[in-house]
Amino acid sequence: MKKVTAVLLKHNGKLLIAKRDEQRELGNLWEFPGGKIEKGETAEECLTREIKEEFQITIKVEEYYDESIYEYEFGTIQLIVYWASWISGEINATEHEDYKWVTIGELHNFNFAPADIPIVERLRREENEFSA
Ligand SMILES: Nc1nc2c([nH]c(=O)n2[C@H]2C[C@H](O)[C@@H](COP(=O)(O)OP(=O)(O)OP(=O)(O)O)O2)c(=O)[nH]1
Ligand SMILES: [Mg+2]
Repeated sequence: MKKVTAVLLKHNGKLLIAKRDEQRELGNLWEFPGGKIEKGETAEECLTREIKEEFQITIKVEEYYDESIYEYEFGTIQLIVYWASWISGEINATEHEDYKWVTIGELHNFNFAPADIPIVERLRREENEFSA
């Protein structure tokens, strides 16, 4: 099983989501930015590295949120999700087709990768409970 990290990067009450490149697996689907954990790396180190590579910004990884396991045709992934905040730099999306800052309430307008769906649902559920 492949371990993949993903980030809930909070900034001004919104989260960063990104659209996967058409040419790659799960092309054109939206995701929480991140990537595969490399040998000898912690999840936090992986996230900091991936976000630097893919968006050229420095983040601070905060608390663990949740994880999701999904069996794709190309293999099973364990998606490990953390909260984080933006420390420095300006966003330059080097690998994604597009990116957006959205509120939790807007997440349902985007077509997410299957592994992300339980995460999106939990976020939305908690948001609704909080404002109820
Ligand atoms: N980063 C990320 N990957 C996800 C999410 N949901 C999901 O199913 N995946 C899948 C897509 C890929 O099959 C796998 C790894 O993600 P990735 O393509 O970002 O990996 P990476 O940045 O390390 O890039 P590479 O080494 O493949 O070039 O996890 C998600 O929310 N974020
Ligand atoms: Mg990636």
